[in-house]
Amino acid sequence: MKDKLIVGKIGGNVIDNPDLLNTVLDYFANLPHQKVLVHGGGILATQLAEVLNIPQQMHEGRRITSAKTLEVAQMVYAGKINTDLVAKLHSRGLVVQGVNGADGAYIQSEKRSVKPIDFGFVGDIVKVDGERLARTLSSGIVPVFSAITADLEGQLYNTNGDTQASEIAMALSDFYEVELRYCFDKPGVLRDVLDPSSVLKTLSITEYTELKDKGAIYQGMIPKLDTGFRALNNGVQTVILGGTEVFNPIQTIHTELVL
Ligand SMILES: Nc1ncnc2c1ncn2[C@@H]1O[C@H](COP(=O)(O)OP(=O)(O)O)[C@@H](O)[C@H]1O
Ligand SMILES: CC(=O)N[C@@H](CCC(=O)OP(=O)(O)O)C(=O)O
Repeated sequence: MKDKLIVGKIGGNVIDNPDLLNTVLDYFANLPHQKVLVHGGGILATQLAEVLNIPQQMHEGRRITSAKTLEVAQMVYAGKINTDLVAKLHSRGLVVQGVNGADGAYIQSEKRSVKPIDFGFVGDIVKVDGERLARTLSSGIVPVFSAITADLEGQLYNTNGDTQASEIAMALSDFYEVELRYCFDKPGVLRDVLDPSSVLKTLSITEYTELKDKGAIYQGMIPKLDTGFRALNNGVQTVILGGTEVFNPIQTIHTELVL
């Protein structure tokens, strides 16, 4: 039987809230399984871009990334946020390795095709070296991946954190029983975003499509669900979405994706 592995994803809404972040990292550090953390941090990147007067544009939860915006992404994700998270998890007793761009040769990406929309320096993941990553995990290291990846020519790309978490989870499912857990600022996928008590316990692809068409699921939730269902269809055992509770060993409220 394969060992269980948790691939956790945290984004800007958690990273930007110190209390929420501390709770999440306490739970994550105490999970009694091997684990990988993937992070975004879009809110901070938008704030820095504003200060630097670099206009920002999102499309369905993904950032259109000019050369200048790529520099901002690099500074914020691979610089500030990754080093902060590595230090915070290290202080909680984990042996952590920050992974950015081409580090460790774990991930290879390529420029996203310009059709139907040119996203600029946004990378799509071509390959995750699951075997290499599994070797690192077996030595007790917890990798922490930022949203920056690279191609074989040395070009860096901004890569959506939800996409990255899902591709890593799929690559590791050959070696582990993988649970993919997306942690954000709401207790789960909500039937009504304004009503925190409307968490959907489960969500199928048909229900997702209906809610998206009605406008009840939008923006940053779209990449989470697209990549979550992709993972579930490609070897990942469990995909759950929610607030701090997704890393609480006694999980209560969250949404689980079902086929
Ligand atoms: N049906 C929904 N249920 C919950 N959140 C939703 C829903 N539709 C859209 N959202 C939005 O998705 C956001 C989470 O996605 P995102 O902002 O990308 O999070 P993060 O960057 O922290 O990972 C929520 O804060 C909420 O505004
Ligand atoms: C291409 C793309 O959209 N990249 C994301 C990467 C960061 C991210 O995923 O941040 P959150 O997890 O906080 O949303 C962005 O720049 O916003």
